[in-house]
Amino acid sequence: MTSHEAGPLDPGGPVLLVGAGKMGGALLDGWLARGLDPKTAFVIDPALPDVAVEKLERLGCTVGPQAGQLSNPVAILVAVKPQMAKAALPAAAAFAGPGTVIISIMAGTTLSTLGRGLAERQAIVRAMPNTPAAVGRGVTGCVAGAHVTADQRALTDRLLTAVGDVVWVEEEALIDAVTGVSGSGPAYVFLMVEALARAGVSAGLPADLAQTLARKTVEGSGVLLSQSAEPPEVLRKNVTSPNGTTAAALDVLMADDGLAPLMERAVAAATRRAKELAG
Ligand SMILES: NC(=O)C1=CN([C@@H]2O[C@H](COP(=O)(O)OP(=O)(O)OC[C@H]3O[C@@H](n4cnc5c(N)ncnc54)[C@H](O)[C@@H]3O)[C@@H](O)[C@H]2O)C=CC1
Ligand SMILES: O=C(O)[C@@H]1CCC=N1
Repeated sequence: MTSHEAGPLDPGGPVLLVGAGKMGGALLDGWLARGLDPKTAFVIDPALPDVAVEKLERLGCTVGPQAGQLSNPVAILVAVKPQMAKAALPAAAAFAGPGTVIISIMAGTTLSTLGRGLAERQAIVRAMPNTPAAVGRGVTGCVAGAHVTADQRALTDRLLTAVGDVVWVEEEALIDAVTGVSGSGPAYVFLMVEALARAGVSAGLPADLAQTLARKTVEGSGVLLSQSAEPPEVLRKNVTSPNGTTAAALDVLMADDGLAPLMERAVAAATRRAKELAG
């Protein structure tokens, strides 16, 4: 796993983002926060609200570049919905040069599908980040296509470690499982906060207090997990007094029909859906 380097982010040339929604926008924010020169940041997103366009332009980024304004970007990051890939890839192809690495974060969309809309020997990386990238705490799984050079792999690493940690896999099919675990994973955690709060209300707490307790518990546990050298199993056992309250709850959560089989089914469903999105 690689984590970010010290010093401002310098990809060594212009970078084009195609699709600046939730995930693309989080990556761009992360790059700018890590010191990317806004003059080297270009964005294509026909549906970006005026206020977002104005904000980016005020910072010095170029939104909707014309043909003469951008040539040979070092990287193009494609962050549109998989269903929009056909509509968005021609713009990426039009701006890509022989030295450009195309980084796609579209769930399910395979290297082979991506390759169909691009030059024959175009370097392509398939990546799967997650929304904690918005606060610099994302984790991204990547696989490199056949034409990616070592320098392009290092550049991809630099762009993605700007918003968190990066892991590389050698087998493309594993990216679907990465999607099921960490790409979609933040939603599972947020759902747990919602469910914990609701359970608190059922146990008699006022709704806003239950919400605060559930939220702070997950926030604090995340920070503890990130700062502790202990595995989650030990951190769990640290909470669990013999025959105490946690043990009573864990008897439910760790039963044969508890959290583990539920999570297994959830991750399998997400992984399966990623494969379906491949078309
Ligand atoms: N939201 C998440 O947690 C994650 C999303 N992804 C992937 O990121 C991609 C984007 O997802 P979100 O950011 O959630 O969606 P989103 O809907 O927030 O963003 C997509 C953006 O693409 C723009 N767009 C649509 N057509 C376009 C075109 N032809 N050219 C340029 N831009 C165009 C839209 O205006 C929108 O701003 C998806 O493929 C998804 O699989 C990957 C990891 C995590
Ligand atoms: O739900 C989705 O399809 C995307 C991919 C991972 C997170 N969001």
